[in-house]
Amino acid sequence: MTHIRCDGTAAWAALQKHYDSVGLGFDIRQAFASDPGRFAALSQSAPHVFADLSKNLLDARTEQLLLDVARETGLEAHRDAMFAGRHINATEDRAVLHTLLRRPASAPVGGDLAAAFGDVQATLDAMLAYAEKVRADSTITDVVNIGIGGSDLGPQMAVLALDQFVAPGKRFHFVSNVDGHELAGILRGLAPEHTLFLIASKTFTTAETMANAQSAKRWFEQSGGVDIARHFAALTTNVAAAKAFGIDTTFGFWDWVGGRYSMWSAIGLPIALAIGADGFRGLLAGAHAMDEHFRTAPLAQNLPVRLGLLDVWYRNFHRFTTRSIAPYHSALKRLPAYLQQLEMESNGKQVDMAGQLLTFGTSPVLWGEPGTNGQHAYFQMLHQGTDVTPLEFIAVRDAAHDLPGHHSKLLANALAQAQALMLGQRDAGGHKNFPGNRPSTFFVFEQLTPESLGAFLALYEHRVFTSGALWGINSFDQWGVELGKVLARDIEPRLASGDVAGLDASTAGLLARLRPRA
Ligand SMILES: O=P(O)(O)OC[C@H]1O[C@](O)(CO)[C@@H](O)[C@@H]1O
Repeated sequence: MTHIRCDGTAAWAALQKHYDSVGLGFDIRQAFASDPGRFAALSQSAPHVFADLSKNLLDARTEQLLLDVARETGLEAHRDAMFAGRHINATEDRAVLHTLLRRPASAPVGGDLAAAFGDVQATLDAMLAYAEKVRADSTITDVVNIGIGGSDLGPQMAVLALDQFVAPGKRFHFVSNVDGHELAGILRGLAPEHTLFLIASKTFTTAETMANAQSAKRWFEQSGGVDIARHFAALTTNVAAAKAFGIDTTFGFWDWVGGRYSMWSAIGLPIALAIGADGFRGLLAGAHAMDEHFRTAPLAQNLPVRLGLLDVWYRNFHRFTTRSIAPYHSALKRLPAYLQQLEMESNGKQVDMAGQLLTFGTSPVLWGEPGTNGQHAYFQMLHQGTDVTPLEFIAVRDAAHDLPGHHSKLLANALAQAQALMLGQRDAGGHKNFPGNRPSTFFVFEQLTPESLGAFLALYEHRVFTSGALWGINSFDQWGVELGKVLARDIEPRLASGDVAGLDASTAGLLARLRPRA
């Protein structure tokens, strides 16, 4: 497959010229003053979400040139290759087919993907039937998901986000850290006969998850638990390893589902247990609607593409190094952490598909907290600091509670912050001066539902795909997590033995301080 990197296109050079002449000094306030159609031109609806891009350092010409870059790099062909199941994750020789997990049974696929789609549907049906059975079992009061990274962040984020749809009677716990304080704290409040453990691991080899799973099993047996088959289930591609661990109930998935793209697979079982089979199908349906938008909408009206192009504009021309997420909904508390893995593990790369070192920046640092909390913590820097951080507001029109007055205060704050960042306050002088012209994107959902959450997450996935495709990187591997794992395996026995031979002086000195005292 021929893939041209963004910096090898003719449009890239034109974009640099445009940045030097227009982009660098662009003023959003002037752009609104001179163009009454700006809001309409730079905002759009996509399935379940409305996005306003008009408060960005962006105009029609910039978008045009970015679209030219996208076309020259072959973005559409790359996207189509993903949907068709080509092995676009070349360094692992794998297809990238999380979109197939969201495809409804009513839209079967033929050809090469028919068998995989059949497996997806069969596993989904089995997993949802199991979820309904456990939901109906009132003796199970606590569900503990043991997994890390993609086997934790998506389910944890979604169970919290969809709290208003969670049936009473079950508590959900998420254990990810190898730090025993986390598991021990949760086990303290549990009884084995009322607990279901889900061991979630694509590979079933991840050190943290295996350590937590072993400790959970030991606790279960030592606290009088019987019937592991009923109280443990595994969510994994490695069914043999789950069996060897002693787990019979396994819901599988496939190597073409990346960890950070796996909440749509069996890894989503905690979500199905929390919101039920219909809710889980709603989540998939929302994501599928966004997949179809990404697959079929013309690039100029394709929301994930427009966002991904904006990300390239900001990272490579304005050279912004971070982007902040501000969900104005407390149930979206874990969304920034989820998006961190999605974007930074996907696009935090320094070489292109051919292994050549890049000469431009890739993934920004993603970070954030729910509004209005962030306003009272770090928004000072966003308004008056020396660096510009593009901000993303996420607001939900309808509240799911009936406490009077709260929701309008919340929404007013979101609108006011976006306005203040853009308008600034330039005549106040000194410490009270706000430079303004600080960019933000504003997303609106009508309600926070499984459908709208699914659509929004798929929007982000495809946005990350878009910037990654322009940069010419493989957004679907994660070699950067391996070295630390190898070194930890070498260091762990040294903590017991005290052997520091061959270690650098700093690591040796720290190890000596951290060794358990006799
Ligand atoms: O599901 P697994 O195989 O336990 O992996 C967990 C996580 O670890 C990583 O491989 C990173 O170490 C992630 O990509 C993945 O989501």
